Amino acid sequence: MSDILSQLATILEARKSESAESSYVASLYARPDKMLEKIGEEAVETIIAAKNGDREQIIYETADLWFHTMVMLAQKGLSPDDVLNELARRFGVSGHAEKASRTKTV
Ligand SMILES: N=c1c2ncn([C@@H]3O[C@H](COP(=O)(O)OP(=O)(O)OP(=O)(O)O)[C@@H](O)[C@H]3O)c2ncn1[C@@H]1O[C@H](COP(=O)(O)O)[C@@H](O)[C@H]1O
Repeated sequence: MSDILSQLATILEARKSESAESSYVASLYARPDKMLEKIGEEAVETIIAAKNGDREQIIYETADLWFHTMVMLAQKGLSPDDVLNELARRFGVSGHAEKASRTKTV
């Protein structure tokens, strides 16, 4: 898994024992419907950014979208590796996603 995703996943796990008042992530764990709404909201903002063709805005909104989907995965007891392994499986490679990317690099 990328170092950034791995480090963020560790922080998201740690936020499970924080209070909603002290942490944005903990506040989303405390309000699961709000957490899911944020994914929808960020997806729409990503689509609008892509429609507008603004490179910086696309990157910014996609980061928001990835972040909120990672919060949801953590809340469901899943990790980014679970998703990366699914993507790797679609390459026809079992095991870790990084193995798939090496295999595909020609
Ligand atoms: N990567 C992020 C991150 N990306 C986006 N956001 C927050 O996601 C929200 C994005 O929603 P919007 O753009 O709609 O902003 P908003 O209007 O404030 O949101 P709403 O009022 O609609 O809820 C903002 O509040 C951002 O601050 C993030 N908040 C936290 N992180 C990471 O999560 C870690 C833990 O955060 P805390 O739980 O706050 O300690 C941090 O160290 C960061 O690394």
